[in-house]
Amino acid sequence: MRASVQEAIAVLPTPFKEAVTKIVSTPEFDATISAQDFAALLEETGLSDAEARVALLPIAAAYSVAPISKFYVGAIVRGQTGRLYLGANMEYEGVQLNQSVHAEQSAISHAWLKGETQLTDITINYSPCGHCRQFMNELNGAESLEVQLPERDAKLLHSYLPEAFGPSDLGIDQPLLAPVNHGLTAQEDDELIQAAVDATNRSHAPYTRNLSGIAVRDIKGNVYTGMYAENAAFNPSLPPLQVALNLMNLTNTPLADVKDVVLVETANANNSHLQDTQAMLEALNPDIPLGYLAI
Ligand SMILES: O=c1ccn([C@H]2C[C@H](O)[C@@H](CO)O2)c(=O)[nH]1
Ligand SMILES: [Zn+2]
Repeated sequence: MRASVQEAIAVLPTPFKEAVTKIVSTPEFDATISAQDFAALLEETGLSDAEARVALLPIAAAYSVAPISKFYVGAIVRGQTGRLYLGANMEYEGVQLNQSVHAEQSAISHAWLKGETQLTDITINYSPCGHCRQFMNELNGAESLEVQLPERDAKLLHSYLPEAFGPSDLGIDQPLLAPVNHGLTAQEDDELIQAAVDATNRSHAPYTRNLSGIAVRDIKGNVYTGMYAENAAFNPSLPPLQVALNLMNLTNTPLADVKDVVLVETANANNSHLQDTQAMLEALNPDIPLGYLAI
């Protein structure tokens, strides 16, 4: 367990602390909580569903990497399977601020990577910024997504984003998180390239059609993948590298452990992730090799 999570647990009230420790301190803990474990937590503590999610927020925020703002945001989303997924904001020194990942995007992309196709609710320790409200408006089931903040009643996303602009304004009815397989293939044996192609097939790029995925391998040989998540308002879009590095962070793997990376994207699309990916990796460690395949 990382020290920041240990510190967050240490200051939780009892008996919540004991119940949380049982879940979070197991070697298998992967920054998610199953529906079963969460039900047991409610039973043991007598907290309501919303109270328990709010009480868990310091654990999510303990994953934050925010060297610039030192503002630690935590988010917890629940997938339709009932599983809870933690997320936290990530900032990168040495690149533009628009490379940052907000806690809401972290938790949402975490759930997406692990196979959720719709979310029922999101719990956040601060009121979501406009960019995150817009990002959430792109999701499958956005019209029924509930937002829970500390000391507030749950409200639908649309009450935080009235008169919303969204995918339908651009004639797109394909939401983010809905199951998809773009069916792209590459005649390559390499494990990392194939992982990046698989991610590309799950990416969401209805506006640029630049389907894109990434695979990041760490020094122990573990592979983290990321899919590009495009947004109707363009700027809140989440690049594939950020999605993979976020998963790596939630797995407690230091970003200094990145060994090599492969980026796959559509050939001849009207944008490319290559330069931004290179710039981000350069900022992490200029020696990281980046493989590139346009298909
Ligand atoms: O809704 C929000 C607003 C801000 N942040 C993060 C982004 C950045 O890392 C820091 C300061 O804006 O807080 C979030 O994660 N979610
Ligand atoms: Zn935000």
